[in-house]
Amino acid sequence: MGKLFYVIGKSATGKDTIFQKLLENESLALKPLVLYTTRPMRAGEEQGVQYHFTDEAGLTELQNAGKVIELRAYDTVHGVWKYFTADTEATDLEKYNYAGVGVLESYRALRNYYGAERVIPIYIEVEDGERLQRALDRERGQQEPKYAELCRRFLADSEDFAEEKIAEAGIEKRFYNRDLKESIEKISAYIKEHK
Ligand SMILES: Nc1ncnc2c1ncn2[C@@H]1O[C@H](COP(=O)(O)OP(=O)(O)OP(=O)(O)O)[C@@H](O)[C@H]1O
Repeated sequence: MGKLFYVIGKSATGKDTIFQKLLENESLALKPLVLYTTRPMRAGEEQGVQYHFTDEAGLTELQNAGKVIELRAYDTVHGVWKYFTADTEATDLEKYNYAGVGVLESYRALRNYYGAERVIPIYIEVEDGERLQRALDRERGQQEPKYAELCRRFLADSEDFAEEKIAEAGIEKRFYNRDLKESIEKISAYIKEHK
């Protein structure tokens, strides 16, 4: 029986960086949990790599089959784009171990669907001041920095990851992402123990 190691945490805690490093670590043999999206494929993207690209009809079909585990909809300037996790043959938890990345809500949905023994949360933390600095540094490096969005997310994090919500979700173990290399080592050891 495989497990899903699901990396969660507030914005700019290093989730994506950690997720990529875990996938690169061959000794962990983790497959990526690839989300589905209804947004159009961008240049350079590949079907099934960044996302499983689908459309509203594809989503409806999966919903009718009871295969959509969690879904988030974003009202963008191009219309509503949906991102969701679905239980399809692309994810074979019977055979393989997976790594995924997401938010507290999506973790709860996955845990309710697959069961707590199969979905292991990897909760990442960084002190708020340091986290804001990292978010700012990352944004400054973008062609069109979106500082207002950065602030909105930073403030929303306090609510989305309120201590009572973390406790409610049953998250006990936390990883503090100070030194990246050290964090990866600790998380990798934890995954090996829980595989
Ligand atoms: N231990 C670390 N020390 C310093 N910088 C780090 C560390 N870990 C990650 N970073 C940097 O912090 C920034 C945020 O990391 P990353 O994008 O992986 O976070 P995230 O949690 O996926 O963010 P978001 O949810 O906002 O997309 C990146 O620029 C990354 O290079």
